[in-house]
Amino acid sequence: MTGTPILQVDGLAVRYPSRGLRKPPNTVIESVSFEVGQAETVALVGESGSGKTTIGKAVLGLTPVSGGRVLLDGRDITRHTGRARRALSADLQAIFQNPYGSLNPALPIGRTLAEPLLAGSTRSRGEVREHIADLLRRVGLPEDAADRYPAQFSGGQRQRIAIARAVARQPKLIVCDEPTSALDVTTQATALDLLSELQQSLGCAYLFITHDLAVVKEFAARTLVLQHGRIVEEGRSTDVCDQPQHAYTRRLVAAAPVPDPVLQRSRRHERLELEATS
Ligand SMILES: Nc1ncnc2c1ncn2[C@@H]1O[C@H](COP(=O)(O)OP(=O)(O)OP(=O)(O)O)[C@@H](O)[C@H]1O
Repeated sequence: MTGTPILQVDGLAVRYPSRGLRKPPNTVIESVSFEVGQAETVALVGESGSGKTTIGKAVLGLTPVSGGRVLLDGRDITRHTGRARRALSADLQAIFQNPYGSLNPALPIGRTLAEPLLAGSTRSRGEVREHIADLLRRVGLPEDAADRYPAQFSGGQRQRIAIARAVARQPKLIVCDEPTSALDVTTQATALDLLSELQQSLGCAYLFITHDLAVVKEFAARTLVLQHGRIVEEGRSTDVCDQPQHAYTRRLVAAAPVPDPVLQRSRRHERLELEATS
């Protein structure tokens, strides 16, 4: 990794209140430290309940942090709330699993995409319209998609819209929480290709939360393995997936489904093969 990491998580701890008055808070994340480099993809994997989403939420300021620090591009954003948090939206974005839930059903797509572009900007409406047309082109949707509503799109198309919204202001980091889990395998491969292409053209980094080790190997340079809120293994994704060191990772790898041929044939995979042979 060269230069200042775009994300530094240092000794992060998150505790949720327990049910019952006398019970101490439930520690869900304990002493988690890691970095994500500029334009790097780092995957966060672990069993259900291991704390992946909680880490993503802590980075995004969606859950209070009990200890440790979160630095974005060298700036301590751990306690940023309200206006200070909103001001980060140009640099820090998110893509979630359910694209339908994350898009306002009452707004045409053009309005949804205009919101981040108009926030704190001096752009004219015409410039914003042109930018939206460009975004829709980039994610492979027709220009007239701007006038349609979320319900008029398929799940894969809706995730493209969510991706377009996330990249609208060219953020430096996008937290992707299971962004392709709700999609069928062909649509999943296309969405991953799109994320890879956007990373190459825009230079954004991804913190990629997933339970799917097949995706990790295809998509992320490095992988962090989370067990009960602690990182138990980290390394290059190929090493973690092919030669897991920790017994927990070995269990995860053994339980992973055989990689789907559609995913493996994705354009990203072909590109990686080309890079490896050139
Ligand atoms: N708001 C909350 N209040 C109390 N406990 C919570 C809250 N959110 C999550 N938890 C608990 O924190 C733990 C970690 O949850 P988290 O959603 O981060 O796990 P995960 O690894 O993302 O799981 P999954 O893969 O199923 O989404 C779980 O035990 C969960 O029950």
